[in-house]
Amino acid sequence: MEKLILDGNRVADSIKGNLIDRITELSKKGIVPCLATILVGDNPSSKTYVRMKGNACKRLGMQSIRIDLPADITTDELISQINKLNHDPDVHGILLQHPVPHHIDERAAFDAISIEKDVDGVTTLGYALNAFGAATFPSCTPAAIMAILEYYNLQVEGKHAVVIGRSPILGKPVSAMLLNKNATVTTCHSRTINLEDIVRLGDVVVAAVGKPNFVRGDWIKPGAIVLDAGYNEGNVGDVDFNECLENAYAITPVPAGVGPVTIATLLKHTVDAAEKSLLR
Ligand SMILES: NC(=O)C1=CN([C@@H]2O[C@H](COP(=O)(O)OP(=O)(O)OC[C@H]3O[C@@H](n4cnc5c(N)ncnc54)[C@H](OP(=O)(O)O)[C@@H]3O)[C@@H](O)[C@H]2O)C=CC1
Ligand SMILES: Nc1nc(=O)c2c([nH]1)NC[C@@H]1CN(c3ccc(C(=O)N[C@@H](CCC(=O)O)C(=O)O)cc3)C=[N+]21
Repeated sequence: MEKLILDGNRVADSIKGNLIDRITELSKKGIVPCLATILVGDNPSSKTYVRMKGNACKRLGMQSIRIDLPADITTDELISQINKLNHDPDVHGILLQHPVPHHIDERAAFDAISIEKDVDGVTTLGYALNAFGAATFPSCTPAAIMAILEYYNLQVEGKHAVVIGRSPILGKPVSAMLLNKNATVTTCHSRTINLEDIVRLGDVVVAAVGKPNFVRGDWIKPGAIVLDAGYNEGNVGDVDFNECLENAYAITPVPAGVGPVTIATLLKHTVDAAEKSLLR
């Protein structure tokens, strides 16, 4: 059977290509879509992601503001920074880079982001709306996974989707989105018993674990679609690509899989937010 290596850069280019005219139209009205990214502390890989997001904005003629905060900032201080951005009419989207240092209440900080500017889909309200299939801005990585499926016309209806991971910005929302597309969804996590046997039932497998090469080749049902959201030290995914390629029908690589589509989705949401700001 012909194999499909799902090319995230192609999907990302098609999403970004659709933004160019919209950004030009906005600029005629004096608006430059602007994403503010907040980084707490100086985790080197977080710095890299934040830089990539800023560069991606620049390339499309969008604005980005980067806010670097010291690792010892309090939750209240972080929230007051977020509030400033909530009230800044020139900022259309706010991204608080996850994870934040342990002493900070990440949920409270996420929830301080106003729903209109929650382009990363991290607030409790955004999550709930997404679960009902009614979110303006679903979380970017889950939305990216769905965009890849859509771009390649891969149907999930009626299929068994196995998601590994249940984090609030990745595993749980992607499970909800697959369910909303009429997949039968099993969500696995660190307490799951017989994880491998469950993955073997998956017609669609989403890996969102945060462990390099966690998913092994003999866990993959022949003909399955494998989506690797993992992004670990040294550009390594959560799926052992070479092993899983054997049984999979379609599979995303790392790099050039889910990652670039996540960034393109974030930019799209920021442009959406800028357009919506005109209507208020
Ligand atoms: N490409 C992209 O745009 C993005 C990539 N990522 C990447 O995706 C991965 C996951 O990220 P994120 O969801 O934020 O990570 P978290 O650490 O928040 O969540 C990891 C999840 O995996 C589960 N898990 C951990 N170990 C095991 C195990 N041995 N067996 C089964 N389940 C396990 C955890 O279970 P439990 O809940 O029980 O602890 C948890 O639900 C990372 O590699 C991250 O870098 C993340 C965001 C965006
Ligand atoms: N609030 C929040 N939202 C996030 O979306 C979020 C986050 N926190 N914390 C960290 C993770 C990680 N993440 C990535 C995004 C793009 C690539 C990406 O584009 N990767 C390129 C590689 C680029 C390179 O390294 O050269 C690729 O896979 O091809 C990777 C990882 C978003 N995250």
